Amino acid sequence: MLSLENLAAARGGVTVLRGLTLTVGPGQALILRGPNGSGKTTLLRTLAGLQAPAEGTCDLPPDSVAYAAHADGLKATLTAAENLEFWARIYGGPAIDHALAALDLTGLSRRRAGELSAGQKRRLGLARLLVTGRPIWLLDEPTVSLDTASVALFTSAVRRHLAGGGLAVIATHIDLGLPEARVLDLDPYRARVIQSSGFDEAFT
Ligand SMILES: Nc1ncnc2c1ncn2[C@@H]1O[C@H](COP(=O)(O)OP(=O)(O)OP(=O)(O)O)[C@@H](O)[C@H]1O
Repeated sequence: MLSLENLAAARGGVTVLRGLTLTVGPGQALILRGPNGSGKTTLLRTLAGLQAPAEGTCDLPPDSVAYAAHADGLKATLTAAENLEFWARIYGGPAIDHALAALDLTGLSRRRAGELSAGQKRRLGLARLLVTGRPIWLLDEPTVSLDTASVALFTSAVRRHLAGGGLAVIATHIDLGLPEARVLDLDPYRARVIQSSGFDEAFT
């Protein structure tokens, strides 16, 4: 169970979101929506424990989170299989074969991560989630670089995770084909209006 009570989250010392109260239970997915700069990444970083809430509380079971940020977190000189084995050992998670198969990477398992295409790298970064054994997935724009078939593979993996009692919070701008997910528009929770000037935004 993930539970937020009157949560405010800040970035660069500026409060971005305020007043978030919600729970996400086992088997549920929450999709975060909002325009660029609305605070989706800031919220996910707070849920992941990378930064403290500016106000309120954020309760998650200890050692329950697998966080997939914008970067894939791959070791370029290791093969796809070696990358997953590395993460499986770190997390003490399950064997990697099912993760490779789930993201259609079995045929690429011996290729170095640095020699994969952008979409293949992204699939490998997502396969990492499956070897963590962690019940709470926090995913920031997970489908960037994925083609339609790969998005469907990813959605299936999320669905199996939910069916197994996991939960997921996913920031995305696209339709994942996951109609059972709850959608949270962050716009009403924005703590201040970001001016549209590129200069201001870049240095906020
Ligand atoms: N490292 C940083 N230091 C200071 N401010 C930041 C930093 N990163 C982002 N911000 C600012 O925090 C606000 C929220 O950004 P955030 O990345 O959470 O938005 P987002 O909804 O994830 O956007 P996007 O859809 O573009 O990924 C923005 O105004 C942004 O400019």
